[in-house]
Amino acid sequence: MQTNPLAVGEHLTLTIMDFTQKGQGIGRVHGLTIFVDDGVPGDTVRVAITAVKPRYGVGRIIAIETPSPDRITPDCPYFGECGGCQTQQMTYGAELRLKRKFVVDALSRIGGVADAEDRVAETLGMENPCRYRNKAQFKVDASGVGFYKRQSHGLIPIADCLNQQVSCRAVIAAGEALVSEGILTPYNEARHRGELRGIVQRTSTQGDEMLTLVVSTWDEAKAQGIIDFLVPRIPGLKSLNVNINARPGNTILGKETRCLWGEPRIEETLGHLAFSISPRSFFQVNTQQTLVLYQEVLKAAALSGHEVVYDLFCGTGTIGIFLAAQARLVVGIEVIADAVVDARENAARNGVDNAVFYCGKAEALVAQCIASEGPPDLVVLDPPRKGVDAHIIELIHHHRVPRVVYVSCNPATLARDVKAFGALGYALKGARPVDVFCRTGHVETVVLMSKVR
Ligand SMILES: C[S@@+](CC[C@H](N)C(=O)[O-])C[C@H]1O[C@@H](n2cnc3c(N)ncnc32)[C@H](O)[C@@H]1O
Repeated sequence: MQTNPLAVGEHLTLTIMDFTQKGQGIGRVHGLTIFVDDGVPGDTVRVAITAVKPRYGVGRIIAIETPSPDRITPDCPYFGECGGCQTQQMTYGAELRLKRKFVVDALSRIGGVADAEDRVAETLGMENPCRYRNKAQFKVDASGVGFYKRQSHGLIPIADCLNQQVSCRAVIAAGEALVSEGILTPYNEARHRGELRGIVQRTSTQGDEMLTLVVSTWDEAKAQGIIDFLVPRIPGLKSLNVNINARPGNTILGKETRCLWGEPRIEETLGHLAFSISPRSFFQVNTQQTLVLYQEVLKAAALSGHEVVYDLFCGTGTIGIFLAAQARLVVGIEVIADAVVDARENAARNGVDNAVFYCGKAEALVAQCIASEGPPDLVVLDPPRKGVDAHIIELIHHHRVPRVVYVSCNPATLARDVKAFGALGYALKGARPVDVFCRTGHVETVVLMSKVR
């Protein structure tokens, strides 16, 4: 094993050459990699070594000797302590270039794609990457309302978040007042005591607000007091809910949700389509960029109107419904039963009568669906971060599906799966990164693969 010559507490100067999705700059000293929180490629920084591992070290910036031309002062006063953002210290242009690089690097190193540099297009970003989220998930404890700190379950109380809508300020203030005025007791995660543990806010493009108070125990006698307290404080409130999550740990929502006041759902629009959203529905958090993402899917799909399209991991059916007007049939598969109910309702609401949705694991259901609905001409895959089960890739190959559009939120598993498709005769035609989670290290990518042998 290599001996690491670094020592904790040592100070040294290095140049940041690269950046990780977790928000760490990467430099090299004595042939060893040093990860530096908030380093920007092009910076020369003085760091204090905070951890030494056999193959790498971790450093904290103590002085920026020469700032990168891409370095900026973060707009957010909580940046550095809050765990939400990773890229506020660099220009948005640099962030978009890095996101493309994450995809190129993963496809070439993990996916073995020799011409990845030529295949990956520029990242499609926002004109103004600010206040883009339609959903906020605030934590609550005795210190206030906020988010987890970096690499910690400690809470950083905030008054505003630049990724959220301006209306989050009223929600944070109201949440704090609920606790300070003794209406609900604040939750203590370590001791699993107290009532109010979180607030989930959803804001539609039209400005309708849905609030869900997440409580560890629920006292129905408090319902009217909470309604009277919150309704006048939240402009645009259309839906007030309580979700009961009695389980210890940091999972946000529990299984039981009740509507306390207003409607149980709000409506969101995506281009020409309308979607009804309940407190537990999955809906992409950046409505504007989701439209950009889906337009890229539509472009890659290049449908003629005659195709059978499988939308695997379909969530509430949004991609399939978006494509349906240009397909003969859409078959959606999703594991969460509530999402499948939403998908069916969403299709009906938008007058889409050529889409069917099945509930179950895609890897278990897809063969059965092919038997009943016919083989796909195009498969759209939009899996969770862990990527696609090998069995699904085998089945797609077995049925010689001509084209696959893969939407990924994780370049590493995308690259692994592109390699598996490649081994079965699928060629990567192109990849388009889309910035849906601005100011974070996350990137969505739309990839088109075609069967070539
Ligand atoms: C990244 S989301 C995509 C949702 C949807 N396509 C959209 O754009 O809103 C992944 C979805 O896959 C679902 N899922 C996870 N594992 C699954 C599996 N084995 N089979 C089917 N669906 C699954 C999740 O519940 C989630 O809705």
